[in-house]
Amino acid sequence: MVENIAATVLLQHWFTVAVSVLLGVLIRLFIRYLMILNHVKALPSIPTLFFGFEPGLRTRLPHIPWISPVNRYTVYEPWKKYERARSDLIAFPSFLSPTSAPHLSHKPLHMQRYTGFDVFGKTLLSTQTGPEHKRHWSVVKRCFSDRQMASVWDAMRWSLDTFIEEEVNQGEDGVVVDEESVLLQIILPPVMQMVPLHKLQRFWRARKAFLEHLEQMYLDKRAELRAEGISFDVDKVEDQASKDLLGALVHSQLNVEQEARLQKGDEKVAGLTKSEIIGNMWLLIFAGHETSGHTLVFAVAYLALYPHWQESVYNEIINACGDEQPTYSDMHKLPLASAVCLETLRLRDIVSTIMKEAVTDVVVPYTSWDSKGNLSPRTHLVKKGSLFVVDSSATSLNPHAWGPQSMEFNPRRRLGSTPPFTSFSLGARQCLGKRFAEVEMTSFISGICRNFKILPVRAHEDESWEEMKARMIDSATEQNSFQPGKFSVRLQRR
Ligand code: HEM
Repeated sequence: MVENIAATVLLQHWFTVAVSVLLGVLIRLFIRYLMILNHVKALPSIPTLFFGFEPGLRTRLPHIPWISPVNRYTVYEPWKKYERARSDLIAFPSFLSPTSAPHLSHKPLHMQRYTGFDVFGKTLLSTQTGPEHKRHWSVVKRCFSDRQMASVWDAMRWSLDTFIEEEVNQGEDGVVVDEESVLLQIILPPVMQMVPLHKLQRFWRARKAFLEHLEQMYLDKRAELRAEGISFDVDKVEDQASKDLLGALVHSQLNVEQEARLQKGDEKVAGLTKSEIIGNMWLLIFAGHETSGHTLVFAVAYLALYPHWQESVYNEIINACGDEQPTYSDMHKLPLASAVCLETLRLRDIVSTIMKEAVTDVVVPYTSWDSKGNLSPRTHLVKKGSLFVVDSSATSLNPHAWGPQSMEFNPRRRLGSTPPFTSFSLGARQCLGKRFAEVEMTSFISGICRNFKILPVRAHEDESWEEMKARMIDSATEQNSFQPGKFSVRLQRR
């Protein structure tokens, strides 16, 4: 009865309630903004409005330059704002140095960029650094053992060959239209099912179908491991070789008794629950797919625009492998092919920003400079509990670390010693799939350069090289991650 009355009153005054909630949210954001302003006042940095809004909502909204200039800054000219501010605070490579990284290892987990990954179950990415992260990490890292890397190379090579057969040979004159189009983007929170819009309901159905598919993959793999007589006793898991990424995850399934102990907070329990396994399956598919895929699209664009680097990579392959196709065992002889991928990532950072929370007070170094370019080394005290963004896109372009030619595509710079590289993050929470990404990307680049010349396709006859570069490289947008624009290339068999 009381509930009924409350519900009726709420219904009658829904407009007042909605406006009050909205006002409350706006006031909270405003207070937060004032606090951020207060925190950074005296510092030569640019405070952004709505800190919490930044990594979550902004990337999903249309970019309107006169309201939110952030897209222009992060995507087109990541270094520009630091140049203007004459300070590289949050874009200084040593920010995540071995001395400061341990203190900056916590994650602001309330952010949508982390919680958004938990649609199918808890994932490694969204665990807080500490025992829970350690439990997930020790299972997921088994997916990346060295012996699996040869199959990663071969799988990528198979993918490339199939792609050439299906797309290029059937296409007109070797033209690959719209390099990027096949990437999946179905990450949306469950709340979308409530929205009565046809398009969003399709997203919900896709998510549901995908979950069913993941569950079936999980069950099939479990049955396969059982048929092979593999034990599911988590204490023996270390002794048994994992067959593949999925096998390594499924193998770590806890039994009922262990899961009950885990639920009661027993930190000694190793292994993952079924929902965590499915969550991490999704994480590996997403984290491993879009990141490397988009980097390769940019790498193809750079190679098409700078043919002399293609020739250098080709010569490296011929010197290392002769008439044979490059294999995983040749990878160490192909440093330039790997460097093409890393240099691409430096210039077109895919994750772009890394969110951190200080575990304790920590002093971080940075540099400021005057109008004549005279540098002053500085430090900034990050207070315990502060949230902040490491601007990875700008960090990798910082001329004070990477030299005056930091904006140029020059893979050879990656062959010497370089400043700390933040594109895979650094420290305890750095990318677990880094080696995986390097292997699959080098397999692709060496495979394609060995067999083809990559030629740019002009949009119209009079298009200049600069216009082409702007279209292929600078037309990227910020979506779930940094996403290349649409362009075509012609593959000419060598
Ligand atoms: C070019 C390719 C890639 C880039 C640039 C990249 C970048 C990153 C970055 C910056 C993080 C830290 C995110 C944060 O703390 O907010 C991360 C975490 C992670 N990445 Fe990658 N990644 C790539 C490829 C991959 C691949 C291929 C996999 C797996 C197949 C993978 C699996 C992971 C996992 C599991 C984490 C979470 C690690 C943890 O929280 O302890 N990544 N990656």
